[in-house]
Amino acid sequence: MRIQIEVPATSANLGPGYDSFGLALGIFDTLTLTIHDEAVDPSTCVSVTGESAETLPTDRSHLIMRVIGDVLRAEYPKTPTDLVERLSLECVNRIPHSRGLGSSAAAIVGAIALAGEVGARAGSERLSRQRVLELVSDLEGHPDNAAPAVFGGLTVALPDPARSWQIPANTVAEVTALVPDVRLDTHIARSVIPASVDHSIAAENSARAALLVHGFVTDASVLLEATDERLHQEYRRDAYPESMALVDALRADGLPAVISGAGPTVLVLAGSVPRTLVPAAVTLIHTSIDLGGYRVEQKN
Ligand SMILES: Nc1ncnc2c1ncn2[C@@H]1O[C@H](COP(=O)(O)OP(=O)(O)O)[C@@H](O)[C@H]1O
Ligand SMILES: N[C@@H](CCOP(=O)(O)O)C(=O)O
Repeated sequence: MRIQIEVPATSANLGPGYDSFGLALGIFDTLTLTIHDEAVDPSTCVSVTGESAETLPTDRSHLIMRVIGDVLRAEYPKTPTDLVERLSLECVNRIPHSRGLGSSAAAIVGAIALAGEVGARAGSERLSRQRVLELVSDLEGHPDNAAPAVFGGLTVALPDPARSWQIPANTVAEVTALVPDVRLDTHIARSVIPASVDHSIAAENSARAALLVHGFVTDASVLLEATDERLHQEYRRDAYPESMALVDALRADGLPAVISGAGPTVLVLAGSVPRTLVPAAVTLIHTSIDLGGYRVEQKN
């Protein structure tokens, strides 16, 4: 039996929505899980094409395989013990890694959703999308990338317990991701965020977060002002100086540009960006907002 899942890339924060806002993008990883009748070779049970194909493991230490096993054991304790040994996984990776486009959240969302499908086909209840969100944010610690990968669209999320709400992105259909050729580990980017900020910064950020919602729902003309934030990007400037220079240049040109997630990708809330403002080593990806979150397809 084969189960295929597509999971979207996501852009978290969107300026003032640090650890809470997220947007699902039209860039998808495809994961195909096969349940065999016999045990498969554990050293080659995963195949990867695309992003990081040369470096990711092909055995059960692969992130997605690991999470599938953990979720099956925790959520479906009656699963036959040999089932994990009979699984193989094909990954087609299109989401860039460690660029601020939610690749790790997508991988974990995909793994949990696949485990839910395996459980459902074995006669148990399928994991609800809400349960998938809770499990991902237990693993990631913040649900901002997980919520749009699970539900699609523009989301605002709260942790403990993880909950999220979809906000209609009426005014923005297309966005542009400017992806540098350097990577930044999310854990490193989080380590430079201070433990506390001045009250005036927090108050201004609340206003801009509310304005961002107004910008997406009703009036795109406020998006430039709404995305002018001081809660996280400035603290991380030294971690992604070229990206901040690009954000500054695009904003000076009137475009609502932010750092995507923990960076270093820059997200512009517009379908086109003048190539002359963008360094040659940066890849431009024009994409739409994904509205559905992960999607499951059963093969034979
Ligand atoms: N599809 C995937 N399969 C396996 N591991 C993945 C996958 N996507 C991401 N990862 C792991 O997560 C790391 C990137 O996570 P992170 O630094 O949080 O960046 P991102 O912003 O892309 O989520 C990768 O280096 C890899 O170890
Ligand atoms: N709110 C988080 C978002 C991390 O997103 P990622 O796509 O870079 O993993 C943060 O800013 O640290």
